[in-house]
Amino acid sequence: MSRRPIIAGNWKMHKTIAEALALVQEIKEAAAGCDGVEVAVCPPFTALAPVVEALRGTDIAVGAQNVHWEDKGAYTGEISPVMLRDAGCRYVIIGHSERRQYFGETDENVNRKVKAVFAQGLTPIMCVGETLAEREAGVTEKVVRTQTEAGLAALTGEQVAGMVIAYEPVWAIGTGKTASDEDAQQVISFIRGIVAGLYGDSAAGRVRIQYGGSVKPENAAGLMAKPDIDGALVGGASLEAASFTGIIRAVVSSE
Ligand SMILES: O=C[C@H](O)COP(=O)(O)O
Repeated sequence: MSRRPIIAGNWKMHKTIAEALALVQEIKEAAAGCDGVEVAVCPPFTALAPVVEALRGTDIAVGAQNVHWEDKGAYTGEISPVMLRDAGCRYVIIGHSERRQYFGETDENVNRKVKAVFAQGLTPIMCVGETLAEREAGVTEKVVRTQTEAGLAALTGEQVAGMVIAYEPVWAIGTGKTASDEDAQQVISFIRGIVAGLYGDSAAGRVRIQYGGSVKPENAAGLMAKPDIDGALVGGASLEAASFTGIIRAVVSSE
């Protein structure tokens, strides 16, 4: 089953609107012709609509970094799936470890958000991954299974097949430490097995599962050459056009 890799840049809390527009202009030029992979950028909320406008007519998709599960209501400071669709988003990152760690994101809320995003025709990028303490305690698979099963609860097989899961070991995020190609492949293959158990082989064969955690141009090709790794969720290296497009080109050439 061939799956088109997706390289998504998670800009986190970086970039003013002017900086965002300058970055996407450079990405647009440098990524032209990289048809073998899907490219997405996930700016902060304030830059979403201008970035969507700047990328109109290109194949580069835009995603948000978080969402509320209700379509509207008295939830001060929150942004709904309806608003993200209105702004022109295609993807929404849900359950990033920074949201779990700093903002109390729970598996239950991740699942609510995944369902709410699907209800608006958007595609979730659902993040799972273990901390260093959990890896050292030998419970990586247990943690990843719990997060994956809870996040995917009560979906349809077609929904799961169409979504993106990002495996991000927390200890590799922003630390410069990358999981080895083999370790990343092993956990991602394990996640695909969980999907197969829940939703069958067809969904498991189609769902795209990214790796995230200190991905750079130098390590992207090795990771992406692994059979179950379908792209990358890139943090720090997505903030500069040269490194982000370097990753895209490395992945295209490894296909
Ligand atoms: O969402 C992206 C990840 O948190 C990875 O961030 P990083 O590439 O800076 O390690």
